[in-house]
Amino acid sequence: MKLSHLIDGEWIGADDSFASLNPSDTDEIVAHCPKGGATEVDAAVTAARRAFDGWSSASPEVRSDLLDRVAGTLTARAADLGELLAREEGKTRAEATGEVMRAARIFRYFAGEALRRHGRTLESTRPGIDVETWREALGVVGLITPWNFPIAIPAWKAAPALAFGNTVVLKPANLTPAVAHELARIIQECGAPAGIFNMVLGQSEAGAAIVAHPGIDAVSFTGSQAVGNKVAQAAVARGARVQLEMGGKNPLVILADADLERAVSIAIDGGFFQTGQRCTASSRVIVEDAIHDRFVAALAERAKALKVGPALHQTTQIGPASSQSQFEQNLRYIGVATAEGGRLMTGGAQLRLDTPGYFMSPAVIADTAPDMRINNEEVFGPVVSTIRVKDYDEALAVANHGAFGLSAGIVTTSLAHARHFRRNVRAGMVMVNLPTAGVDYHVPFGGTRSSSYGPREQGFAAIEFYTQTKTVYIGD
Ligand SMILES: NC(=O)C1=CN([C@@H]2O[C@H](COP(=O)(O)OP(=O)(O)OC[C@H]3O[C@@H](n4cnc5c(N)ncnc54)[C@H](OP(=O)(O)O)[C@@H]3O)[C@@H](O)[C@H]2O)C=CC1
Ligand SMILES: O=C(O)CCC(=O)C(=O)O
Repeated sequence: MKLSHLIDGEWIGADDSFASLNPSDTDEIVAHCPKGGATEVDAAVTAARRAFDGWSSASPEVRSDLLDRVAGTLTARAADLGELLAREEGKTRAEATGEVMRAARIFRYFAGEALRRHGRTLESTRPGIDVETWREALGVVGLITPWNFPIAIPAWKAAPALAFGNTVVLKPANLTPAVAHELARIIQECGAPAGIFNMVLGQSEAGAAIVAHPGIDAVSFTGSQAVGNKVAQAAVARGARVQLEMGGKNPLVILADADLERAVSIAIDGGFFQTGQRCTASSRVIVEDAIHDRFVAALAERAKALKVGPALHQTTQIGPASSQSQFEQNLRYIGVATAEGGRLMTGGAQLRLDTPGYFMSPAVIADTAPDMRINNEEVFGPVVSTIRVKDYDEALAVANHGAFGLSAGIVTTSLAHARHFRRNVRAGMVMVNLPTAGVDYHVPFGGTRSSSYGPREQGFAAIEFYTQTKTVYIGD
């Protein structure tokens, strides 16, 4: 598959290219991708700026209809796009098809949002005057997206951007460009006017060029904390609006009153599904003393039984890491955790299967302490650490430890503890008797502290980032 940039409604290829590989079989090239940079970004921003007036003043019905057609096409193509996504990113076919459907539902949701009235009419404090607030499009928005949700994340940024009248320049992750390319093709084939949705493929230079371009009014970024910090500094320095979604070290608290089987299933789902490559993954499991030994033994047994394999194999439950560097990072953290005194209960080893891929057995590391690196740094792989605590109060204190604050979960049958946790845990999202990962698309998504910056993404919150408020006073 040979990919091109999409700029001003035209597909623009280039000789300078790199390959995206299948992480389940690295002998297979999934796509050849052009390496865009400042020149392509400048052309895309120019096109997006030219298209802005027409798109932002188009009838909301025009915008809604486009998004609705995109939703319909994604739904119709869920199986083949899911297969491509699984080949390129490495998640299982079921996970990948589910992600395409999630992207479809996001477009459908924002097709509705485009039609809704978002402004307000108020009485003025002065007699004879009306006051209104309007929600206006910002202009050209730059979207920089990661590889772990290569269609859902571009969808949850692009759909609200377009719904509210902005024009877009997308830079998808270089590991997973083919899936983003298909999304761009669908948006174009569904009748997007030239220039409203542009995509520049490439590596970090393309992302940096978006952040630096004076024609980009706002940047929405999802990825690592290190890059997110750079993006924020560069965007804020030139007065651009910025939104960051970064990592997590999400705590899952297991109290002694929890049903053991249920608690283990929740930890397995949140910690290992999608190969642990979710910013919401339940990577720190905090276990009350009275259930600790039984829980950790059962978790290790279930983790050991998970079937690791190529993404498209029928029986695979856990696919490969998405890249060599992610794979090496996973293995490196096993070494870090055991050197710090963690006890490797299972997994953490490279698996050599029939195809060359980045396969690792899911790891459970017990007897870790809150201050260890394994409990403070995001691994982003199938690696779960456990921490023993004496009671609920200590569990909450440990859950609140560290710099991240994205998602936090508790498994308990105690209503009092669930209610207390919901109120007092320092996280943007709280899950009671659910894994920390796996969220809805119609509600806000985001975290506190080092996990996020700027307004929340998704659902009814997305309007905060993708519009600005104008207040209008009308006298007699
Ligand atoms: N919160 C989340 O959902 C995610 C968190 N991560 C975390 O990040 C770690 C590393 O993953 P990685 O893919 O390297 O994440 P990055 O933060 O490097 O990449 C995220 C996006 O930013 C782009 N980018 C890279 N450098 C720059 C730059 N200087 N300016 C602007 N954009 C840039 C990337 O492009 P390109 O791909 O071309 O380099 C990609 O599109 C993971 O191990 C995990 O811990 C990763 C992905 C998602
Ligand atoms: O848990 C989810 O459903 C979403 C996770 C996510 O957005 C991410 O990992 O980037």
